[in-house]
Amino acid sequence: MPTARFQIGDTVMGRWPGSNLYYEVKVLSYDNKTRLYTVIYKDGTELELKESDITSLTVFKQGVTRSRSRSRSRSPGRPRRSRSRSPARTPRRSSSRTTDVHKEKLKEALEVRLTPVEKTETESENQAGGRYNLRRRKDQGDGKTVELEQKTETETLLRTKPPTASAIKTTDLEFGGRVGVFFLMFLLPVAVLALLILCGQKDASLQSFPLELPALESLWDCQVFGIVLLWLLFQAVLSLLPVGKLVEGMPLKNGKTLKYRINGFYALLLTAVAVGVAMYQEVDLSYIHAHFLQFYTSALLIVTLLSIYLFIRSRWASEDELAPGGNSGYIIYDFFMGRELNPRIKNLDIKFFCEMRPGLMGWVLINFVMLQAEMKHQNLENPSPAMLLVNIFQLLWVVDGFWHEEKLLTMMDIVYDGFGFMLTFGDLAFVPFTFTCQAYYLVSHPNELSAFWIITLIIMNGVGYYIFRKANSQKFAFRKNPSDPAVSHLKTIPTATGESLIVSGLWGWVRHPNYLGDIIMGLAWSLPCGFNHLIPYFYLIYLITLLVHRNARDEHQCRKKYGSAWDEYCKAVPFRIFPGIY
Ligand SMILES: NC(=O)C1=CN([C@@H]2O[C@H](COP(=O)(O)OP(=O)(O)OC[C@H]3O[C@@H](n4cnc5c(N)ncnc54)[C@H](OP(=O)(O)O)[C@@H]3O)[C@@H](O)[C@H]2O)C=CC1
Ligand SMILES: CC(C)CCC[C@@H](C)[C@H]1CC=C2C3=C(CC[C@@]21C)[C@@]1(C)CC[C@H](O)C(C)(C)[C@@H]1CC3
Repeated sequence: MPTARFQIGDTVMGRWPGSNLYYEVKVLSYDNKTRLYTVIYKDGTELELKESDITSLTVFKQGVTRSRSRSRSRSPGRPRRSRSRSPARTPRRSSSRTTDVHKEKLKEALEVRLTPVEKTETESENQAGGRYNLRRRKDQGDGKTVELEQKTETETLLRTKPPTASAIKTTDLEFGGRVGVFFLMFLLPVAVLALLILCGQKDASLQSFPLELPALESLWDCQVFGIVLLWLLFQAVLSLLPVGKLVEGMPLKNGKTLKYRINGFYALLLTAVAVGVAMYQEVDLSYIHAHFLQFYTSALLIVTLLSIYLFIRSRWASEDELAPGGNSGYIIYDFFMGRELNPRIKNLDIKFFCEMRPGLMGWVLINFVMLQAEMKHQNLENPSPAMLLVNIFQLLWVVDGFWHEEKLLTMMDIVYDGFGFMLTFGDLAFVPFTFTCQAYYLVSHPNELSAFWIITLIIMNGVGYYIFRKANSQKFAFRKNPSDPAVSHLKTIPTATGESLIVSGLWGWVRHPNYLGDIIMGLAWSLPCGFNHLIPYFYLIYLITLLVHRNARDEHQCRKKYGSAWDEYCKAVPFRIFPGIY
C-alpha cells in the first residue's frame, strides 16, 4: 500500500509541467491508486502531479542556494532568466527567446503527465475530446482576458539537474503507420518525377501520361550531381558566416537550448550576387532547365544518402535528443519520420539548414532559370507577364520567409518533428522541384494574360499575402507580449496555461487565417498558367492537403493543451480555414 510522502494541507514546491520551474503549491489530496497528488497553485490552478515533481520547501531552498552558488561561480553577474512560465504569469518573451510557443509539444516530450480527471456536467457538454486535469480558475471562464497576478516570491527558478528524460516510445503512428510510410517513401519520389515529366511535355494533360518516358540512363549525370553538391556546400558555408544574430531555440527536453545563426536574408543577397557574377561570366544557366530531371535525380540520391546517414547517426544520439514522433522502434517508420530532433555537425544544424536554405534559394534560382529558358525557347525579348508574375509572387514569399527566419525556430517542424526521409525529401527535393512547377510549365506552355487578369492576380496575391503576414505577425507579437500596443486591442479567451487565444480580428474570422492567406497566394501563383492543364495547380492541391492535415494535427494539440478554453474558441470561431466551411 503506497503511502503519501506529503500530507494534505502541506505547502510544497510543485514542478510546472513542461518546465524546470517550481512553484509554491498546497497539497489538496492524494490518490492512492494513481499515486498522484492534487495540488493547487497560488492562482487557483489545480493539477495532479507525480511525487517526483514535488519537492519539500526545505529541500527546494537548499537546492536553490546550491544551484545559485554554482551558477554564480560559472558566470558572475549574469542575470538568471527563466525558460518557461508559470500558469499565472503574463506571457512575456524576448525575440530571441520565444520559448513558450509550442510548449505543448515540449510538455509531451517531458515526462510530466497531465492525467484526466472527471468532468463536470458543463465541461462534459463542452468537450469533444479527453480532458486534462489542468483546471481553469472559476473566475476565468467569462471570456474576458484576466491579467493573472505574478508569483514573484515563489518564482525562483530551480536550475537543478536537467530532468532525466527517458526515451518516449512513439505509439501514435501517422501516415498509415509502417505500411503507409513504406509506400509513401516510394510513391513520393516517383510522383514528383512523373510531375516533372508531365510539366516538360508538350501535352501536359494527365491522360497523356506516360507518353514520353525518358530512358533510365538519361536521368543521371555526374556533372549535375557535382553541381548539386557544390550548391549545398555553398549554402552551408553561407549559413555558417558570422553575420546576423545568434538566437536561442526553444528549450529541449534536457532543459538546454541550442543556438542558431539567423542570416538567411544575407545568404539570399549573397546568392543573388553570386548568380549575377555567374551571368556576367556568361555561365549558361539554361543548363539547369536542359538537365532538370537529372538535377532532380541527383537531389534524390543526396536525400537518400543523407537520410541513411541521419538514421545511422541517430543510433548514437542520447535518449533526450530523440524526436517524440520518430521513435517507434520500427526501422522503416523511424527512418521516414526521423529519429533525431536536432542533428548537428559542429555548428551546422542540419535540419534548420535544410528546412529553408538550399530548397528555398534553389526555388528562386530555378524560377529565374525558367524565366530565361522561356525567353530562349519562345524567342521572346522579354519574359511573358505570366512568367514575371509567378517569379515576383514567389520571390516575395521566399524573401518574406528569410526575413522572418527566426520564427521558424518555434514551428512544429523544428521543435517537434524528427529529421528523417520525409523532411529531407520535402526540403531538398520536393520544395525546389515541385514549387517551381508553374515556372517550368510556362516555358513550354505559354499563356497570354489580359490586363484584367494581371490586375486581378496582383490583387489576389496582395490580399493573400496581407492575410498571411498579418495573421502570422499578430500571433507572434501576441505570444511575445500580449500588451504590445499592436495587439493589445484584440479580444482574447484566457486559458489555464496563462496563455490566451486571440478571438477577434483575423483570428476571430477563421481559426487559421495564416493558412487561408497562404492558400489564396497559392491560387494566385497557379492561375497565371491558365486552365488548359491541372499540372500547374499541383502546388495548390499540395498546399490545401498539407494545411488541412496540419490544421487537424495542430487542433488536436491545442485541444490537449487548452482543454475547455479551446472548445470555447472553436465555438466563438467555428470555421477552420475557409470562411463558411466548418
Ligand atoms: N507553403 C508551405 O509549404 C507551408 C507553409 N506553411 C505556413 O507557415 C505558417 C505557420 O504555420 P504553422 O507553424 O503550421 O502554424 P500556425 O502558425 O498556424 O501555429 C499554430 C499555433 O498557433 C497558436 N494559436 C492557434 N490559434 C491561436 C489563437 N487564436 N490565438 C493565439 N495563438 C493561437 C497555437 O500555439 P500556441 O498557443 O502554443 O502558441 C497553435 O499551436 C502558416 O502561414 C502556414 O501557411 C506551413 C507549412 C507548409
Ligand atoms: C509531401 C512532402 C514530403 C511534405 C513536405 C513538406 C515540406 C516541403 C514543408 C513542410 C513545412 C514546410 C515549411 C516551409 C517549407 C516547406 C515545408 C518544409 C517553410 C520553411 C517555407 C518558408 C516559410 O516562410 C515558412 C512559413 C517558414 C515555411 C514553414 C513550413
